[in-house]
Amino acid sequence: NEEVMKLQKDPNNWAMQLGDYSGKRYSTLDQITTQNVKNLKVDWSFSTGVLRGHEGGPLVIGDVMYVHTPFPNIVYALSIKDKGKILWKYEPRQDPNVIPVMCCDTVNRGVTYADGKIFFGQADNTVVALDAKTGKEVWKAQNGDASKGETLTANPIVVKDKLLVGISGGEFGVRGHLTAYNIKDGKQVWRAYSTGPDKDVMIDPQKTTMLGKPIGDRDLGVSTWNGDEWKIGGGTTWGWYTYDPELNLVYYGTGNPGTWNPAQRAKDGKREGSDNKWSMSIFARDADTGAVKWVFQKTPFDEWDYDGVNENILADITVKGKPVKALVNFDRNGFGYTLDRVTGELLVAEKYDPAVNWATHVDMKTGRPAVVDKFSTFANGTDTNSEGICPAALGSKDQQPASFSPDTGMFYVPTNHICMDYEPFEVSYSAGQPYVGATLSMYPAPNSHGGMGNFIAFDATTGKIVWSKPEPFAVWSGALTTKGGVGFYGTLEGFLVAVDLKDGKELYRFKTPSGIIGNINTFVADGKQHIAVLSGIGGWAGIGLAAGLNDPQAGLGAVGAHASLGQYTNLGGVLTVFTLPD
Ligand SMILES: O=C(O)c1cc(C(=O)O)c2c(n1)C(=O)C(=O)c1cc(C(=O)O)[nH]c1-2
Repeated sequence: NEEVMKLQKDPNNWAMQLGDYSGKRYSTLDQITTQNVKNLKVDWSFSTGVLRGHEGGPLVIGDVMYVHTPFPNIVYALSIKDKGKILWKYEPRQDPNVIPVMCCDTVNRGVTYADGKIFFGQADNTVVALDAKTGKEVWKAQNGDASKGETLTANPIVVKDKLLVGISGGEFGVRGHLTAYNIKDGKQVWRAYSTGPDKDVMIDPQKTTMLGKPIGDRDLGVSTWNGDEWKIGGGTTWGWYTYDPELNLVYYGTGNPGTWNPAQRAKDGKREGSDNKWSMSIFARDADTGAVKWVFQKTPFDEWDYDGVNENILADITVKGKPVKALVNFDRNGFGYTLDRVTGELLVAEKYDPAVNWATHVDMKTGRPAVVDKFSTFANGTDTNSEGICPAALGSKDQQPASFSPDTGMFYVPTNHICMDYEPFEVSYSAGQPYVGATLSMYPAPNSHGGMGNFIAFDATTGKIVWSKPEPFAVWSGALTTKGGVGFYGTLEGFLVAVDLKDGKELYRFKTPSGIIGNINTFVADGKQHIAVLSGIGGWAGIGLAAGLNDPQAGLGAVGAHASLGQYTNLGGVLTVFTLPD
């Protein structure tokens, strides 16, 4: 989209949730430096009036800031020069019955701006376009059905004249898809499924490639499943979307394959032939037609709930002496993947979390992880209990987006450091009911720093961790890097933290009113660089506090891991804006 490209080139704005189409979350602003960041002060703050997990962050377009909330998905337009004066407020009316079918808190990853409109997805699957000036509805579209467990938490992306958005509900047997709507009137243009026959997935087995070669075999989205499981096969698309305007390709990942009990997805009781395609995969699609250019499955036949939806950062880097248009993905499964984003060929796949034990390595020829039997939950051709699996289902990283600094050439990744015990069990499908089929317990990774998070610098050209900064809890907030050499992230206790991108040395720490699972961003107001972040504990990591759960195995097993978080923070919903003193 021409206007979006123009807006994202101007660092005074923060025009997209991930900063720009490439998903780098990098800003060329350099007023805030490693020398002066210690002087940061709160300029103003704003209460959103909602008390659950606040993901994503505010957009800044000129002198207006657009702020969203979790369910009920209120959107505010705030005047920046008036330090948050409300220009308009939009509050949708939604049936609260959607809340129990949201797997991982009532989160929303943010609004999208293009062509004078604000777009977002409501929890109840309504996609809305508002007039950015007035907050009046322009159109609405229905993207799914909450009575079947379908919900919407993702941040849509506008490419040219289309709004692209996915769907949530992998824990309810929802069949994932990516859908394109016309931004003028909300009419559906195409819908591409994650599972099923090639025509539904928009694969041409002669043309679509995998690891650089045509797929060849037909309808793998059906034949790699046990019977009809693909129809309730997950592969939901609730993560982030990035776009390369030169290649006209949009990139995103798909989530877990239906039930967490692998035995029900295995054909003839075997792992071989049961890849459950195309769950856990990165798709590169033509942005106009939806046709798949290439696809890469990271975790075939998932046995651990390692949803493959994390952001795909598009960066031009040099791998083994060769400049490549790369796509870098820090997967839930603990491996950092570097691919050629033109062809989908795999260049590097290395662990970015030292705790990872479920696989020894990724076979560079086949792209398949070498699974360690002891940590399989399907070891004997049947559902098998397994203990001490690292990472936990929360992943080495979950939805919290990483950042790439072209100045240092490094990726800065907010990570988790948590392991789990996994007990799969037989579950039957009933529309709108959980289709989980496993009980999980989670705890800090043993034999390490004792905490559950790390903020790391990672070299995606070699697959090596360059430095690592331990944190007591999972780092569930999106990172920001800046030309000033400063990196930012938030913590579950509620700290905004600034570090030196060179060595990870901490330069600043400020406690905001609630835990941070939002993403840090930066913009210019009144000629001065500002930093903004949403606080509001929740998300899967903070589900215990957000939903008031105490049983360690509640919240799909996540409550136990962060049981002591309540000693450090409390529910909230606050935007905090920082700048340097005059
Ligand atoms: O399978 C799905 O459809 C689905 C949806 C979501 C979501 O929409 O938030 C999450 C997950 N899965 C998931 O596996 C997960 O770890 C997760 C974490 C979070 C979060 O916001 O903290 N959401 C989700």
